[in-house]
Formats: sequence, C-alpha cells, structure tokens
Amino acid sequence: MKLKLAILPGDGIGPEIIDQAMKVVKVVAAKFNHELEYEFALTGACAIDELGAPYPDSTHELCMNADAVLFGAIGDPKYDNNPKAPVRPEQGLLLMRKKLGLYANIRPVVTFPSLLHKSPLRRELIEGADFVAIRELTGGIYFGEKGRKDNGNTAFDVCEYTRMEVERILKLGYEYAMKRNKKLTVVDKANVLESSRLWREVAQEMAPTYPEVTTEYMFVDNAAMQIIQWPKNFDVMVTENMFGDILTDEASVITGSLGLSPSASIGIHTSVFEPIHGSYPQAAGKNIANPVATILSAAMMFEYAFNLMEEGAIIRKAVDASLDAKVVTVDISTEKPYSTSEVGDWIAEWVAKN
Ligand SMILES: NC(=O)c1ccc[n+]([C@@H]2O[C@H](COP(=O)([O-])OP(=O)(O)OC[C@H]3O[C@@H](n4cnc5c(N)ncnc54)[C@H](O)[C@@H]3O)[C@@H](O)[C@H]2O)c1
Ligand SMILES: CC(C)[C@H](C(=O)O)[C@@H](O)C(=O)O
Ligand SMILES: [Mg+2]
Repeated sequence: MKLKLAILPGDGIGPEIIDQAMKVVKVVAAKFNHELEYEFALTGACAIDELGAPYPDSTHELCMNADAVLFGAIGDPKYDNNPKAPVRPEQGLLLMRKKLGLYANIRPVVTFPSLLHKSPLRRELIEGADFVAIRELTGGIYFGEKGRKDNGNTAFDVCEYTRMEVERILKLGYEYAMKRNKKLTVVDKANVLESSRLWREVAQEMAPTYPEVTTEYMFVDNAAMQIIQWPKNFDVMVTENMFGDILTDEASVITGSLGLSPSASIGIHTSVFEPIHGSYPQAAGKNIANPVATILSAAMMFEYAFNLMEEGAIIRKAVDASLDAKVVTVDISTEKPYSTSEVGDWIAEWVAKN
C-alpha cells in the first residue's frame, strides 16, 4: 500500500520524538512492503520564526494532500510567559484542528503490566484499567468568541456547542462503546453550564438508539476523582474539548507517565496522530524525553488511517518488549535510563527482527 504522510515535528522535544517514531514507521513500512512517501513541514513557534505564521498555508496544503499526519508537539516558553504575544504557537494547533476538521480526539488509557509499580496509584486499582477518552476537538470554549472589554480589564471566552457537533461526537462515542464493553460515560457540567445541558439533552435523545449501551452521566468534577479512584469502571468516556484536555493529562498518571499517552485526531479531511503531551521545553535537545507516546501514535496511524492492524500490533508488541526489558527513558526509570534515541533504536530494531 502507498502511505503518504505529512510529518510535523513542531517545537521543543517535537523533532526528537518524531525522529524515533519515523525510525519505527520506516522499519514497519519496509517489513510489510508498503511504499512510504513523506514530507516535513513547519508548525508552531518554529513556523512563526521562519514563516511568520504558526500553521502556514504551505503546511496546511501538505496535510490536506496526505493520507495521514504525524504530529510532535508545539509551544515555546517565550510565548507561554508573554500573555500579550499577538500570535502564539498554540493558535497553529487549533487552526490545524479546525481547518482539517479534526473533531474527535481519541485518547486510550491502558496500563502496561510491567509499569504498574510506576503509577502513584495502588496496583489493585489500576491493574487491567483500559478505557478510551473521546475528546471533542473543534468546538467549545477553545473556539468561541474571546476578547477583552472595559479597557482590557475584563476578559471573556465563550463556550458554544451546536447540536450537530454534539451529535457527531456522541455518535462516535456510541460506536466505540458498541465495539467495546458497551458502556458510555458522558462527562459534562450540566448542573451549571447551558452548553453541557445541550450535551445531556442530545445524549438522552440518542441513548434509546443504542439500547445495548449503558449510558452514564457524570459531572466533570466527579469524573476527575473517579478516573483515578476507580479507573476500571470506565469503558468509553466522551466529553467536550477542555474537559477532555484536562481529564486525559490526569489519566496519564494511571499508566505511569505523560510520555506514554498517544492519540488520534479523527478528521473530515485527514487525520492527525499525536502524543497528548506538549513540547516539554525543559527537555528539548537533551535526548531524554520519552518517545513512546509518539511511537504509539504511529501505531494508531497504521490502524486508524490505513486499517493496517498487524502493522499497529507489531509496534505495540515492540513497545511492550522495550518496557519489559527496561529500555526506558528517565521519566520511567532513574536507575539506568536510556536516551530518547536509544529507546527509538531499540524499538525499531525489535520490529525489524520480529
Ligand atoms: N499538543 C501539543 O502540542 C501540546 C500539548 C500540551 C502542551 N503544549 C505546549 O507545550 C509547552 C509546555 O507545556 P507544559 O509544560 O504544560 O506540558 P508538557 O506536556 O510539555 O509537559 C508537562 C510535563 O510532562 C512531562 N512530559 C511531557 N512530555 C514528556 C515526554 N515525552 N517524556 C517524559 N516526560 C514528559 C514532563 O514532566 C513535563 O514537565 C507549552 O507551550 C504548551 O502550550 C503543547
Ligand atoms: C497546546 C494546547 C492548545 C493543546 C490543547 O489544549 O488542546 C494541548 O494541551 C493538547 O492536549 O493537545
Ligand atoms: Mg493538553
């Protein structure tokens, strides 16, 4: 099969982790006789520096013409620490999501048997935890009207959802639940927010269409607690943009490190595969960041964008083998940590040999 990819490394640790994922992608493509075609493009702070925009038109065109996009991370402290910056790297990510129609961000939360001791949570609570968080990605407060009034002394961000946006993401949630353990948890703040009440209303209307699925409603504050107290009670969780952002960083504590959490952003025009973490600027250029989230995002790319399940599976097996063999970065083991590139090499070699 021909695999045409757009590769967007981004900022900070982005280029280092994308290098490792690409080592693995190349080995998998060669092993299964796929024709791999890929091109790199700028996004984030590096794109602002070089081309004056965080998601330049040339990058968008490349993404539109690709079968799938592999994305690293964006963000730079020079913008994080300047609330008055007129243009920001994060705007590039949001614009990419909007322009590619990436309405659903699938964030699996699965524990790794050899890392159960790494989580601050008790083993018996997390052993066997396996759920999927589906985060709405192109609506809500991220994309509502925002601004200042009263001479800049009052600021506002509007949270808005249309029925169509809610139906679309809930439908995906139900389809996931049907393929899994038939339980859907709709997370909202319907006791306070009107936008959440629309979510709950639409979910209540849709639930009878999926009689085999148990629909559960949970307020987001409660969900934040239950995710880490009883993670095994979740099967598929669906929620709005910002709640999903926050809850899934929290959920990474179950697996042991934010550096292990991959995602797939399913789109109308193409799909983007990206770790859930950011550009981790403190680690940039040090060859210490965990590349596994990005490597597992590449596994999701084979599975979701190309329906190549064996290719995804071998990457997952290689990652499991690396964790079993303790070939891990410093966030997992401070005893004998491996570098980012050593972990990438080990996983790529394992795929080649097995
Ligand atoms: N999708 C994205 O591109 C994305 C996501 C989140 C944050 N950001 C941006 O990244 C920058 C830094 O944000 P932040 O510090 O809040 O979040 P971050 O996710 O970059 O890092 C938070 C912490 O998580 C850990 N971590 C993250 N990635 C890791 C990895 N691969 N290996 C090991 N440990 C890892 C580190 O302890 C780090 O201090 C900001 O500019 C922010 O806007 C971008
Ligand atoms: C950088 C930021 C815009 C982004 C988000 O909030 O969606 C990030 O945190 C993520 O999870 O991809
Ligand atoms: Mg986030």
